[in-house]
Amino acid sequence: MNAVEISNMSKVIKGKTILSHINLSLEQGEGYGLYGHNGSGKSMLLRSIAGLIHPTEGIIKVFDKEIGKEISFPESLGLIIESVGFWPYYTGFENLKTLASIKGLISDAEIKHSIKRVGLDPDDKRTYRKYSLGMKQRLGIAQAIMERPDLILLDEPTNALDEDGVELVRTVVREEIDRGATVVIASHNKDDLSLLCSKFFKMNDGILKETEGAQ
Ligand SMILES: Nc1ncnc2c1ncn2[C@@H]1O[C@H](COP(=O)(O)OP(=O)(O)OP(=O)(O)O)[C@@H](O)[C@H]1O
Repeated sequence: MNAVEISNMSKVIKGKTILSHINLSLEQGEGYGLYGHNGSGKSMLLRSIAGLIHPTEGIIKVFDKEIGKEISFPESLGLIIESVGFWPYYTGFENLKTLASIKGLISDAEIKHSIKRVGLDPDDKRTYRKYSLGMKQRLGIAQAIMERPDLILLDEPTNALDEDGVELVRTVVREEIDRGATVVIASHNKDDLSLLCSKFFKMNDGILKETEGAQ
């Protein structure tokens, strides 16, 4: 079974074709790189797979279940998309604990372990609003991986990070792929893509093409 199977999927918003006849198969346990110019449709593709927007036509299946029909969104999903909703007056740990309590799959120790994996201190008493941009980004990654999801969608995961942060996140993503997760990374950072991904796709005005590398 593939992790993701997209057939002839298009998205039209106000008469404008944002995604055009996308066909895509993603195998389990692989890293996929998605690149293309600003506004080409990369985030929209990730949002569609996550069930956050619904296609105008076509079908998206995640682990054989159709999004919008059999399920509203993927059952086992880690997601980083701009503007992650964290609570400003909670600490990092309190934020992740609140989110983890929705599913109740993981313990406090596992939440703390995820926070440590991205180089943050789980006992840091500062609230989220006092976090720097890079710390916020790291917490987002900790949240995306904490429940060991089968599918991880990362939109510009190393955007705001310093060199150490980039290294840490690359290590974490590599470990997640090795664990068997399917990871899709949308990025303008060609190194992130070529170091972490085995297959590459270029988005050009809503049209997706597989390419040899991340040119
Ligand atoms: N909520 C929205 N309503 C209408 N159009 C939108 C909306 N969000 C994005 N778009 C349009 O969809 C197209 C694709 O945008 P998208 O954010 O997917 O691009 P991207 O490839 O991720 O760009 P970037 O590299 O800048 O992140 C753009 O033309 C954008 O203007």
